[in-house]
Amino acid sequence: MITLTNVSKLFRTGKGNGGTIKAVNNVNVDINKGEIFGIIGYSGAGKSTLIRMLNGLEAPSEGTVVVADKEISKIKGANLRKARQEISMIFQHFNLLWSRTVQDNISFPLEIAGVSKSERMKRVNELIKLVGLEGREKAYPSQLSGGQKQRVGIARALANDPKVLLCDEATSALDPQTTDSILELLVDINQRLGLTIVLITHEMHVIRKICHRVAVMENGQVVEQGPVLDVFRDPREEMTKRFVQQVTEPEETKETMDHLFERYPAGKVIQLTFVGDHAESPLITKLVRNFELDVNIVQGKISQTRSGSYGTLFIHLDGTEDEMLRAIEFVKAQQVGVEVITHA
Ligand SMILES: Nc1ncnc2c1ncn2[C@@H]1O[C@H](COP(=O)(O)OP(=O)(O)OP(=O)(O)O)[C@@H](O)[C@H]1O
Repeated sequence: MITLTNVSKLFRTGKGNGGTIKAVNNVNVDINKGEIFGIIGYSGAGKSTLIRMLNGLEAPSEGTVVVADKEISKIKGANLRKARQEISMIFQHFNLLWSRTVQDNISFPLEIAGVSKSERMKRVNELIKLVGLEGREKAYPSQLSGGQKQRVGIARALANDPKVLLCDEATSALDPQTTDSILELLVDINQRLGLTIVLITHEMHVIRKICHRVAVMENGQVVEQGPVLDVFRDPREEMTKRFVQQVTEPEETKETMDHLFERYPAGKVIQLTFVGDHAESPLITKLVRNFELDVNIVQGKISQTRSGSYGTLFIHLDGTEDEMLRAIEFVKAQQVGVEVITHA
């Protein structure tokens, strides 16, 4: 549905580096029809620039951008406007028209597309139901909660039956509970309408909860990409590891580890990672039964992704060096990830 080939974007800054900055640097990404694809990165990584190239708001300096069989990076004028009807967008701060009611906000893109009044009313009612805003048709944006405003944004974005929905930090202004309800709505829309969704975010929680695949951006480049569960199981880049830790490790892990190294200077602290069925295997029982070791459970967490569960468990082992190494080999053979944590 979407193919980015060798896409780069340079901006003129008038300062250093020959007066340019490479906001996006040689990105190659393929997004399938019906997929929810997440792009994660910290501020300045190039996410906004990348997503703006998907709907032609920004033209690439190099490379090609193809969305729904159209080369967005080449078409202009009326053809670009037509192509944009198939690529909708929702925003962090909703971008609603404050002087229009909910129903008039949703109706706005239909008016621009020249749809008749009776057709508009019919479509608006369907969309109001789809996003769960029945009863709020006549309210103004200022009378709505953040979650309701985003529902209006979503309904408006869906008005012209787009093939692709772009989400620019769509939940970043919302509290955790409202974030989850909007993410559930996006999954529902994706499943019901078969809509392809591309979202940019700095929160791994969003990726974990709804995305099929993820690309990690750093300094304009995609440094890693793959199915969400694979990236959780085996993050390769430092940047990816930091994002994965956002959801897999309790915040106080480092503090706990420091305390542990002080309290038990002997032995090893080990991080185990379990994916899918292995999350349920009685591994600790086997370790205690089969090895001459003391095993302490330090802390653990299981997270759900769209394609299965993912768990991390920190344990402390104490015994002879040989026995600990044997135990580590045993754990590896059970298809459980093992990392020996060293004192920083
Ligand atoms: N129009 C512009 N002119 C000059 N530089 C720009 C322009 N737009 C973006 N940049 C620069 O390009 C880099 C990438 O910015 P971009 O907004 O794409 O990153 P981001 O990952 O979306 O970050 P954020 O979440 O903070 O928006 C930054 O260094 C930014 O300053």
